[in-house]
Amino acid sequence: MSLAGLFNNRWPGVALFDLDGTLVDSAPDLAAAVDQMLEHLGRTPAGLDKVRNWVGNGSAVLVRRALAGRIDWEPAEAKDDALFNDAMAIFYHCYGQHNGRHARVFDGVEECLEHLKGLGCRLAIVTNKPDQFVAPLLEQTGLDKWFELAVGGDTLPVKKPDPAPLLHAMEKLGGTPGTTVMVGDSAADVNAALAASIPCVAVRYGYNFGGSVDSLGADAVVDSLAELL
Ligand SMILES: O=C(O)COP(=O)(O)O
Ligand SMILES: [Mg+2]
Repeated sequence: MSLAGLFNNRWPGVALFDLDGTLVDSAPDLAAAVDQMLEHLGRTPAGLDKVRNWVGNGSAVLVRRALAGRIDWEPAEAKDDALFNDAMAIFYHCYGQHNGRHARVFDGVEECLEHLKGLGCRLAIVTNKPDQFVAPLLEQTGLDKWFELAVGGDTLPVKKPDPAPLLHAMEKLGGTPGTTVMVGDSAADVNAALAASIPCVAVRYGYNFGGSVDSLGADAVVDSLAELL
């Protein structure tokens, strides 16, 4: 499906983009920070392949997964608040140093953003990444020039898969569900879009817990954002 189809040919529209795993391959920097945090706590580093699959539900969940050593940490394991608080503080400190260092923009992203801008679209980021890391990463990768708004993981009291961050960005940019599209890489993105009644494109190359995005219920699934042009 083309973007024009998703927008019902009603231009200009609003396009909302997830950040990690959709626009930017940030997993190497996140993994470096997670591993430094684990080593600091006397734990074994997790490595890039594991950490990549733990990204997408915000930093607190990433740190919980890292402390548990697996994706499906049990709420019962979330009792040790002192350890968790230490781990969060160390992770924030380390990620602040690594953020943007090895991150690279995925192929097809710049072409897609340029095309949408040319059509008069208004563009926003809607990410679960903590607010303080969003602007530095956008600047570092040169993506900041395309976006007039960024909603981060703590802009609102709730994160994706709650629909509120998408609706907030959509309303700020004057969109309606019929003239807005969400583009993301994970179940959190697709479920937020479904709950907001906003059409959704999912990318296959991102961080969807190692699973397939084809069965999440997105309106279109692509291997590159260039496919949408
Ligand atoms: O920090 C995260 O969990 C990643 O955020 P995003 O995939 O929503 O951009
Ligand atoms: Mg993502």
